[in-house]
Amino acid sequence: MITLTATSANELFTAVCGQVLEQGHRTSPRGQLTKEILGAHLTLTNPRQRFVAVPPARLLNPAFAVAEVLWILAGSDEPWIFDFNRNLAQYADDGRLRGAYGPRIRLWRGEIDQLTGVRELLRHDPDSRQAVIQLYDPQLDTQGNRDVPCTLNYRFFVRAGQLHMHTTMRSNDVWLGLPYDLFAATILHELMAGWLDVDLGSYHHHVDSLHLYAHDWDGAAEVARTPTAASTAMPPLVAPPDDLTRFLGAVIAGEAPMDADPIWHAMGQVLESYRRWNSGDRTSATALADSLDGDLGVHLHAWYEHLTARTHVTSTKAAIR
Ligand SMILES: O=c1ccn([C@H]2C[C@H](O)[C@@H](COP(=O)(O)O)O2)c(=O)[nH]1
Repeated sequence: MITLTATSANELFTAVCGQVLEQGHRTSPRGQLTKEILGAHLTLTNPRQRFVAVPPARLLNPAFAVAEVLWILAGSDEPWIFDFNRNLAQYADDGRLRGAYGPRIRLWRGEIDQLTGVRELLRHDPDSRQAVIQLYDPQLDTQGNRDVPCTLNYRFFVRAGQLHMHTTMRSNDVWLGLPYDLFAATILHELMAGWLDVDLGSYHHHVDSLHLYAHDWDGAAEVARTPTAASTAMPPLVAPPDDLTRFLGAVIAGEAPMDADPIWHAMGQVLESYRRWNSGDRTSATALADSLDGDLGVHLHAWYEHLTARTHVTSTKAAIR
């Protein structure tokens, strides 16, 4: 059991790396060795300080972080997400991720938009204890699909004018999963706070199996040794209109107007930049990243440098062979 509280995602991630390495027990689900802590309560007191970057040990792809949360909130399970993270395709059955969170959130059993449900419930009874978004569905998730949701559900509480959010995950990979899961959940948290017009409270991340795979132990040790800089806070997210689906469609297409919604606009531009990068237009991808206000552009630039260095190392190794 561990309990950790930090202001920012960077500090939380660094502390978690150290604790799981030190205290984790060896276990090998599917034959893959991990160190695991059973039972973790991680608290982020400023959910806007959501982006993990511990150079050079661990860099995140901000385009994937942004794409994933927009994909989830838009209710999508469409394969365009693979353009932002090719590794995800291995978890797909028939080209689709069966555990995709979006359709479960926005159209549970083809009927219920849980996001709208929570918003309306808390608008009518802010003290409610019933504001739950459920993800794990035994009817779908015991069929032997490759992708079974790791997040069981999200809960929301308005107390003393602040919205607090709790997430429970049955399983969380510290290295690959946790940083992106924190990013996505805290955007959902802030979006709901904006809709309810209350302040952003604490974000609580409860995990049953919090683990590190053996191939990430060295990286995690390097993170744990690196002096931790707090993640900077993203600027406040403008509350989107109630008609979220249409709005997010415009953001994803890069058509959200800058003057109305600078942060959502920037998120659309991050996706656009990464599409240019993938299509080979690296100069214009980098120029667009550099033109963005705020840290997302800085992180995207760092990611492009990381990709370039990785390509260089790979091609040098190939030439030596
Ligand atoms: O949002 C997610 C989705 C998956 N995983 C990780 C946790 C596990 O390492 C692996 C899923 O394997 P099982 O828990 O289903 O065995 O993916 C996460 O960390 N976060």
